[in-house]
Amino acid sequence: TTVVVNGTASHAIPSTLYGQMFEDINGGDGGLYAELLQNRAFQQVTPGDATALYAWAAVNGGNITVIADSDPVSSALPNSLQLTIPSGASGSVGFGNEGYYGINVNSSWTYNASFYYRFPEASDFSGDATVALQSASGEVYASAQIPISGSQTTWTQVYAQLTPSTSPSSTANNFTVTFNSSAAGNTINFAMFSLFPPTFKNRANGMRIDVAEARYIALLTLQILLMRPSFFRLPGGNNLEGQSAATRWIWNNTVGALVDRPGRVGDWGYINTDGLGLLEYLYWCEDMEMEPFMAVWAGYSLDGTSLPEDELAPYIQAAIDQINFVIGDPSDSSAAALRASLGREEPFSLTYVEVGNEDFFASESYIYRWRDFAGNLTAAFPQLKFIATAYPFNPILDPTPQQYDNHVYQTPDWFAENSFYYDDFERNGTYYFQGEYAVTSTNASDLYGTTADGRLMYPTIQGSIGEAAYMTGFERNADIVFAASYAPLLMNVADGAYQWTPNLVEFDAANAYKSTSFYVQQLFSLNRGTEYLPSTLPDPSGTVFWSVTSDSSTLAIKLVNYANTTEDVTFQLPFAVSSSATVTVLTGDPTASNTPTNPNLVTPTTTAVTIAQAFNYTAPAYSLSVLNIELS
Ligand SMILES: O=S(=O)(O)O[C@H]1C[C@H](O)[C@@H](O)[C@@H]1CO
Repeated sequence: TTVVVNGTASHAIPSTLYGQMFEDINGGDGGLYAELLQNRAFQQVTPGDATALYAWAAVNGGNITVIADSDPVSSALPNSLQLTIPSGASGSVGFGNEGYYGINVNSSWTYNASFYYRFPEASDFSGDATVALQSASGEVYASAQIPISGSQTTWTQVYAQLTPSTSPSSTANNFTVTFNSSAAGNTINFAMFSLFPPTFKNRANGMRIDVAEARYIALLTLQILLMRPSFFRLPGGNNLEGQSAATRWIWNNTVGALVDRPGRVGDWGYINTDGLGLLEYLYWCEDMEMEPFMAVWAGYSLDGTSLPEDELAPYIQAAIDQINFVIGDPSDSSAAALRASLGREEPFSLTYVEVGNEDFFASESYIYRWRDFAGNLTAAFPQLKFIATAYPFNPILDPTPQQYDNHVYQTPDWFAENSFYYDDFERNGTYYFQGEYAVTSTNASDLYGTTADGRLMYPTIQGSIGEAAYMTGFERNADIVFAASYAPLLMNVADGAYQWTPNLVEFDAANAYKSTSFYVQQLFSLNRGTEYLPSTLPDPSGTVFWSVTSDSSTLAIKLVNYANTTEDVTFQLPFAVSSSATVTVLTGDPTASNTPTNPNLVTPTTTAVTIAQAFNYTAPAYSLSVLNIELS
């Protein structure tokens, strides 16, 4: 193969080209969001139902149940945990929480614990609650005393800090609240527990540093190789939509004091605390230097119902308020004033707003839903760009969308065979966001089945290199492709903790694991350049693909070999280059995956290469090579 590179750029590489898609699937709660206690506020559960106590268990005979409190801690949190300490009890009696499939006890961290309590009946009890971090077998790693008074018949919030004495290797640990025998016979109501480790940039109610660190390290420590996502799509994906209109994501239920957030039954089979809410997302984007690509609910829910046109007005107003919460002026918008009251006077940065999600499932109603949402939102916010989620121009929409969000989940071969997907798109002023894409299966007739039917549990080299082939098409077509993000982003690998595979970053209570696709995303994102240099076109139905971009000082050649044999490539560059270059290669057995048990099976390697204005390079089988060439 010979690649002749043109010295004149054909188009810019948009700054937003590579970013992240996020929603609470497999691990917003218990993942990126740093709260360590699962079911911390008994949101959306049925009191008295055994499942209402999920993640909680009695300790030493504490009698616990979830009640609909006659005097709830807030209207958003009607349920409380009621503890009765049996008379005659001895030892430490109470209850504990198992966390999100474990709790990482780290002696270098200080944990902030809190809960609300009240005595439903006044009592003369005066003593301590002991909060602790302990192993499943009862070894106490940290404990603190919180004074509790039986005269406290109204809700009060109490706090404690926990600093473990050691860092056990196991994450099978519990957070416990116990009382000694002096409390025997007492009944106490509890609400809104919380246990936070240190958070990313120490933001209150913030992100877990290690998962964030996996990306934070991606951003800071390994700058050379790791990802700088330029945008963050939120809050979904399916998790925006609700299984019904009533359970859709409601922005104003996700802001304000945690005790005022009702949570919701998410779209992935578990209850979302909404502790990771709109304001947390916006601070996260700002801290990570990402633009929020924010979605508004657009009248369609996953049960397949679309609201009729004459019922849309309140939801259009809700979308206007949501956008004003982000960018409005506090002096003329109550939503913006709410933002200011929560400590953020200044607007956030926002350019793109997505109207719905995957509305190709409801194209007919999207005709009027898009017309009314995009029509009114464009009038209210002419400076914003609105993204449509039906298939491009099918159906014809008015106002004409300037942006569409395309999604594709396919096989490795499909991605390698479709790297020219955007080459034939009409250049008519429309821009495209590849908002979701991933290899999900090796079985073209069962893309979403079980692993026995070809579904990937983790990305594989074959899949990741297929994705890389497809991504070369994003850069060749970056005159119309303005953004792209692999989906989904995160996966808690504990049994029962995930709903979708594969994912970009896996994690458990103590670690984050980078998949082979994570490395592909990093390598493209960190070497995206600022302009595209045209070159000999690859054979669309071949197995070798490339993309050449440059910034002021460097030429980046991304070379993808999707074959199981090496590929010799001759490059003819348009100008003299210094002879020193580096090549970073991701390659391995096509079925190889990085897994929690073998997290670094396949990682990129960087070596020096000698090159000239014309040079040969041999691409390994199933490989992505990124050549970084200093322009002399
Ligand atoms: O079942 S799917 O529609 O394939 O779900 C996909 C598409 C949806 O936008 C996202 O939430 C999800 C996984 O990333």
